[in-house]
Amino acid sequence: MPIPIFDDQISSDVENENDNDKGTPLVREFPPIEHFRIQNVPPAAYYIPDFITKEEEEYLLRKVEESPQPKWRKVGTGRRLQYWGGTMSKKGILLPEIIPDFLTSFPDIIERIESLLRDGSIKGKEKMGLDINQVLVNEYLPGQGISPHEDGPAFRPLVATLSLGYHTILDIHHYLNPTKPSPPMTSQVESDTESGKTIAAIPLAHLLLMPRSLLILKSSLYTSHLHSISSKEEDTIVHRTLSDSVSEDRIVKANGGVEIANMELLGDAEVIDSLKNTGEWTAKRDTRISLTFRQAEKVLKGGALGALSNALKR
Ligand SMILES: O=C(O)CCC(=O)C(=O)O
Ligand SMILES: [Fe+2]
Repeated sequence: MPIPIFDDQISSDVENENDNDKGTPLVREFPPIEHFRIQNVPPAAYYIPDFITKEEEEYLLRKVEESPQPKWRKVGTGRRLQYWGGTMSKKGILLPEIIPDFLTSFPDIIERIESLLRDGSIKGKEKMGLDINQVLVNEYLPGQGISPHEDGPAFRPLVATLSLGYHTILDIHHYLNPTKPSPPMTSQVESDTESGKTIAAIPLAHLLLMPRSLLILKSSLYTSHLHSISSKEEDTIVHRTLSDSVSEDRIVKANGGVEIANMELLGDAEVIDSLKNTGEWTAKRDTRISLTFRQAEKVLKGGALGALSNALKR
């Protein structure tokens, strides 16, 4: 059911955000996080379809677009990004800033992510809690991507990415370990990273990220793997076993198509039907905005207070 609170009048009236006349936000119940675990990838990744509603998606897209121009930065390849919650010093310390209300209270995306993780913590086991203090916004136009990288040790190895606007495919890569035999799929060498480690030529897994979904990467998938998005204008996915009526020949012809690891969790009727009927699904990319929620481990002391007093002075 749509949340009846995101009309123009309300969203432009930022000062009154805590007033009751906005209606009561819908409390969404999610099954325990284990339900969303992606199988057959290193531990651990979780894919939650429809984590937000269409109305929330439109509202967030508008807020990102309306951000003051200086908030946008451009990286070498032309991709634009924004940081909310502060930027990192050269020494990997967060110089904190206040995170805007459209991510904290209206809608309460941060609390929703934190509570999903909190509720998923298994007693006596590794803590799943996250205290989100930075949100990275990436904008991808068709044909733009991000090359294989690690997000690095400055953050807790538990990050959540919300996709808005259009789909993309995130590739997971692993390093070739010279002391261990490579899996059969890693016979070619792609590139050497700054650390001198070599990345396997073929991604370990492909994850289809649909708009409004949340992807959580954790533990070794964060700390010892890389991720990337290829610079494409169109994606094709294939599935070999979903429908017996589609011949192997036909599927092989779906040029450049990839099999995705989060197929079982997609929950998208259009994609599943297409895979069942034709063995493939192809879609053009359009502008995708991603919001990556994470926790910098080190935060400049007194920084948040400073940021608050600055905000009050404005
Ligand atoms: O857009 C995404 O889904 C991933 C973004 C990312 O990996 C990054 O900015 O470090
Ligand atoms: Fe990343």
